[in-house]
Amino acid sequence: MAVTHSLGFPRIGARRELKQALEAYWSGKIGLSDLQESGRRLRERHWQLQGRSGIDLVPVGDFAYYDQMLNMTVLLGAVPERFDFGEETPDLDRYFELARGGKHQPAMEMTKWFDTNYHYIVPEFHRDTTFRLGTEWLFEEVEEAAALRFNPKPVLIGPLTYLYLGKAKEDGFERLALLPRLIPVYAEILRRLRDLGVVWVQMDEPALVLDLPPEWLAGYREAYRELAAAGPKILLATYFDSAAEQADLMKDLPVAGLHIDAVRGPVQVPVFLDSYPADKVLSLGLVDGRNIWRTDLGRALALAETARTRLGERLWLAPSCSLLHVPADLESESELDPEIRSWLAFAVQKLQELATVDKGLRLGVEAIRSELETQDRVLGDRAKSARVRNPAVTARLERLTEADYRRYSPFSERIALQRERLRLPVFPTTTIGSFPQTADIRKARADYRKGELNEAVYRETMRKAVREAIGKQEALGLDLLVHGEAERNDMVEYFGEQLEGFVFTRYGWVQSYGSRCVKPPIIVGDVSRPRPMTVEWISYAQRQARKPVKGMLTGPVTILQWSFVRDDQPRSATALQIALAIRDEVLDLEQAGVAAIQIDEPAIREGLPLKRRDRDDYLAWAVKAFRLASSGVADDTQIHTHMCYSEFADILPAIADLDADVITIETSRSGMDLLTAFRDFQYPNDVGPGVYDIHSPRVPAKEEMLRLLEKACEVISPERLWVNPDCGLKTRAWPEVEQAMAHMVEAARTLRQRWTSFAGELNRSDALPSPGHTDQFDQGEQSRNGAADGQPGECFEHLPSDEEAGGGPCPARQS
Ligand SMILES: CN1c2c(nc(N)[nH]c2=O)NC[C@@H]1CNc1ccc(C(=O)N[C@@H](CCC(=O)N[C@@H](CCC(=O)N[C@@H](CCC(=O)O)C(=O)O)C(=O)O)C(=O)O)cc1
Ligand SMILES: N[C@@H](CCS)C(=O)O
Ligand SMILES: [Zn+2]
Repeated sequence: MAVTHSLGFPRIGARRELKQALEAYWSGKIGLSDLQESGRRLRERHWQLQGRSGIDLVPVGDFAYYDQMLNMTVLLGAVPERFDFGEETPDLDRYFELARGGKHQPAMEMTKWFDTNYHYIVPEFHRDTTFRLGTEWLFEEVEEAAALRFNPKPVLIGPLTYLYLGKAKEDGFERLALLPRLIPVYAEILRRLRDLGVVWVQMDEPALVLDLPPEWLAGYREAYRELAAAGPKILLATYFDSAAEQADLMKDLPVAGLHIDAVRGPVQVPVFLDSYPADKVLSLGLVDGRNIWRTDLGRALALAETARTRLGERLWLAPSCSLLHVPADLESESELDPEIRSWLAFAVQKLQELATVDKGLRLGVEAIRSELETQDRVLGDRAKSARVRNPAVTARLERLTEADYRRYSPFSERIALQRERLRLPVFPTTTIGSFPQTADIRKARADYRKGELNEAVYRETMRKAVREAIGKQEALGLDLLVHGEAERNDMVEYFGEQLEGFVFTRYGWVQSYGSRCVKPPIIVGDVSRPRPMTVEWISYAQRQARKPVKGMLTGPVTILQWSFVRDDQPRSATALQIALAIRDEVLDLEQAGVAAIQIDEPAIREGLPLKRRDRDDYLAWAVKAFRLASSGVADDTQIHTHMCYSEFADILPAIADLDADVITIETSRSGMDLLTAFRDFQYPNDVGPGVYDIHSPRVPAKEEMLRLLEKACEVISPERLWVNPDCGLKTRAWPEVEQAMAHMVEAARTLRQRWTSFAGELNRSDALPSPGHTDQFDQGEQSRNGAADGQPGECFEHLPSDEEAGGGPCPARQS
């Protein structure tokens, strides 16, 4: 009999109970003990669900009030000193301060967990960082599970992955140097777990699927030699890709077992099975923890049988990775079309599938005959379903030519025409798209969905939100406006609901970060756009505004990445189909007179394959998809893109290849670090580095934003610099947003004044806007049109031109 286990379960709750509890606690509506009771109940329910699905070993430590990496940071006593907590182990309030920022300190950085849409809190390391046993939470949860008579398997992020995913906060030091200080604390944790009677500990080391440098690989030997001696048996888990390159190393480590992902890395299975050490179990991740399609049980059973002939009782069965990345339970989806529902499996169903494979292994294939027959019928139906193929989409893709992927003229020509049309001041201010999703807006959407609000009232509520957003932006003095995205539940789901080829769920929530969740739509068939999706809202917003309003779309790669994607054709093919649909929308927006259109691609980096060898291919089709979506417009239509939540330095050439006229990009949390890469790469087009960390309720002062902009000016030519927040403002409240935007506009104005007086000192009136123009849009303060026409004059002779590398000195500070 194979041991079945789960690497982790969705912690947010099938009805997002943890989200409700967290937000109630943060807003003072419930107390700490209520929050802790919600956490306890969720853990118990999740262990029960897993146990009832037939799982032998349940994970403990996969629960977190915010993030599992942050849990490791507080468990390892590695709280950044800047929070000034002293020697005290952080309580939950302090834990939240690390995640969300405090009165005096910005939050710790957050970034994508490998190629998923989950965000972890990035550990901060200094040369003198020390570690010590911190919070007791893990040990308490182990006792909790044991008291409920579950067989607990604590889950820890392993030391190498923990260090690798952290960030060195000072130059000239390598975080691997901290390993000798880290290992003893891990050993102490393991000893504590042993003392609690724990037999197996899962050490997640997904960093092993990356292209790790040799010194990091050597670190595994050093760490696990010591940890193996500390007590419980270690199951070292890799996932998200193949670890075949490290098979020899992993087999050689003194751990009691390995877990590998047989879904994302099927090629590694024979590599691991070959000469597999007799003293280790091998856990095969047979059920896809990253997607929602039913498992091909026949195939999974065949693979398990092959493995069992080699391993016997040493074969374990599991999902490919933690089930954090899929929704909890398909049972809730009573509104989903039954045909499509029959194709799917969420977390609970996936564990049941695993139990079925285990039963087939134990009792023989006949014992699961009826499950296999149902399975074959469902897979056959799906392959033949009319919902899957649309010949018109295929035909349209076949007709595309090279010209469909290219703008008409180069950026230097386009930008001059766009500046002429938009008449924005130098250092133009803009926002990323969304404004606060107020309780009223959310309630109207919920009531409309439930049929309790008629369409006319619903639309008027949304129009009112648009009018208010425009009014506030004009009052604040922002330059390029947005409609605020009030009508959108989510930047991907909203489009998924309107595109053919997609279906969406009612409760298919997946945690994105902290209390925030997303409901990824499911791509079941060929994608097309039956009708315009956003034109009416943007046109309405433009009619309310004296300044230009940006069209706001989500790009094809992000829609792909943040949806559950069909597994019956390459991702690249689906991306191009989505791109065509977005292109249709872009052209309709242009036709409606929209002068600037933003196509968000925050997920382009996240989609980058984990192995370097796969990256060029991905980037080639991802760039192609964006260009297909964006290239049909005239030269004077300005295409913006926006990126956030990831480290973009390593894909800058591809970002430049997108050929967007303007990119707004998250940079404030990392203090503008990213911009050095923009300078070194000589990024050619306009850039808006974020100056406001929108993840924190903290409102940065004008001076703070100004300092960031000054830093940006050192690396980006001022005439190519935009001023904007890091990302959309939907998660914030209006009072914070208005204050922060006021500070941002003031910061931009200060820069403009310096710029003006700088130009004035040099007596160059042509740096100022030509008076009395009668453009479609009101002209804001000092127009970019004179000074920033791509022909740098002597007035800013020490400022680099668009053609020169990087940026230049900021207009000098005035004392
Ligand atoms: C930019 N980000 C996004 C990512 N992925 C996406 N798919 N979308 C993104 O925007 N990845 C990277 C980042 C992650 N950032 C965020 C930021 C914010 C959220 C967020 O706020 N999520 C919401 C849920 C959004 C949503 O779908 N809302 C719907 C449904 C609301 C709802 O719960 N309705 C209740 C009733 C509510 C009521 O008031 O009565 C119900 O239906 O029962 C909507 O607004 O219509 C969240 O709350 O977590 C996510 C990722
Ligand atoms: N336009 C979106 C981008 C988020 S990445 C927003 O503003 O929320
Ligand atoms: Zn963003």
